[in-house]
Amino acid sequence: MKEKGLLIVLSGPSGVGKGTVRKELFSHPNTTYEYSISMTTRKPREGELDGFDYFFKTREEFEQLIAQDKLLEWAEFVGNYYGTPVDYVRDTINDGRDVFLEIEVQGARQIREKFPEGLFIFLAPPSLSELQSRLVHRGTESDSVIANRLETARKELEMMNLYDYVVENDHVERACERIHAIVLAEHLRRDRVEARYKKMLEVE
Ligand SMILES: Nc1ncnc2c1ncn2[C@@H]1O[C@H](COP(=O)(O)OP(=O)(O)OP(=O)(O)O)[C@@H](O)[C@H]1O
Ligand SMILES: Nc1nc2c(ncn2[C@@H]2O[C@H](COP(=O)(O)O)[C@@H](O)[C@H]2O)c(=O)[nH]1
Repeated sequence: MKEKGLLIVLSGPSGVGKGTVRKELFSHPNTTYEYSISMTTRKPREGELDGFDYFFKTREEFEQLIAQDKLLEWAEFVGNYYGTPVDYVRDTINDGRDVFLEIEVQGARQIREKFPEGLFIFLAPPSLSELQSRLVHRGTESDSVIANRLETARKELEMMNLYDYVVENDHVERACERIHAIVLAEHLRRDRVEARYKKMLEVE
């Protein structure tokens, strides 16, 4: 039987740099993970494309996807729905390819329950003031939305200990190197466990 791919979940508070780190990871031609494009009811930001950055949906469409069980996880984050398409994730993993999710912490928690064999990485900011500064300088949200995201971030940071790894995003390239190293180590660990298991079966 084909060996399954790894489900890699990158999560962390809004503004920590998840999207920046993910784009940097995927800009390297030797990156072998597949990025799962999420569904959202958020309006596209300038330059964002449907089917590339997100699949943009109306609330009615999104609620229909929930009712039809088409989402592996979903969450309402600061007034908008976000969710991961289940078919894409299942088919890609079953095909032996690694899937990379970049999602907020409520969704990561749901996946931990449904898919405990996933690899869960929390991207942490160097400090709360740096987080605030990143959100402000990104310039994509109003002051009230930024305040809301920062308030949410305080609670999200408390969830850090539920993850397999915490990676500090002090420098984007350094954070990417750490993530690559974690994924590689996890593959090696799983290969060793698999080989050991097969050997045990041969002996018996
Ligand atoms: N290591 C870093 N050092 C300095 N600035 C950074 C770093 N990583 C990301 N940034 C900047 O921080 C801002 C927020 O980054 P980004 O949009 O990637 O965060 P995010 O976690 O994906 O946010 P959200 O969850 O709201 O989508 C951006 O302006 C980005 O350029
Ligand atoms: N639970 C999920 N969270 C998701 C998903 N896709 C993105 N996100 C996260 O939502 C927030 C806000 O994103 P933004 O693009 O509006 O800034 C951020 O933390 C994303 O990582 C998803 O499918 N499920």
